[in-house]
Amino acid sequence: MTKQDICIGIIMGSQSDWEIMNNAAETLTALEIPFETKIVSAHRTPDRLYEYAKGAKDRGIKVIIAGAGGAAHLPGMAASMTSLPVLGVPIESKALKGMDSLLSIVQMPGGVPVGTLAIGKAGAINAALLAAQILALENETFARAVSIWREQQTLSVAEEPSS
Ligand SMILES: Nc1c(C(=O)O)ncn1[C@@H]1O[C@H](COP(=O)(O)O)[C@@H](O)[C@H]1O
Repeated sequence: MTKQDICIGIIMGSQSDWEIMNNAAETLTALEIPFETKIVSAHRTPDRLYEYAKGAKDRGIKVIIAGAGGAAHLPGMAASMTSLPVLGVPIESKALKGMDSLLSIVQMPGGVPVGTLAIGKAGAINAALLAAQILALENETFARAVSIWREQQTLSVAEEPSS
């Protein structure tokens, strides 16, 4: 994968988010859509976030997936500094089970949207699929990959429960 090929940026507030955000990475790998992963925190590495969000579009990134937990300001702050679509994944927190993360990400003020997914693993997978679907609007290879993924999902669902 060359640097120019990378079109999705997966960022997360901490190494501890990787266990969940890895599901977004695995989904994009399955779809053969090039991506990059970075630890970027609005709180702990504000300069890194500024550089990342300001430079992402020029580097060819088309969608940013941002996972964060607790006071999850990362997706919103990233969205405030770029016109790229930002998809937020609330990471389940210990104290409040991710409700804090969800509300921090979903309750953006009007004018700075963040597309907010479900808490945890399903949210990370869906963020990757949604990012793929956005790219698929203008990329037939990705459109085919998404369509095959859906077909395989359908085929994997048994008609009857096994005992
Ligand atoms: N929400 C944020 C931000 C941010 O929004 O900038 N930076 C780190 N964090 C979150 O803090 C949680 C605990 O992090 P640690 O496990 O490193 O203590 C993580 O879920 C991370 O996303």
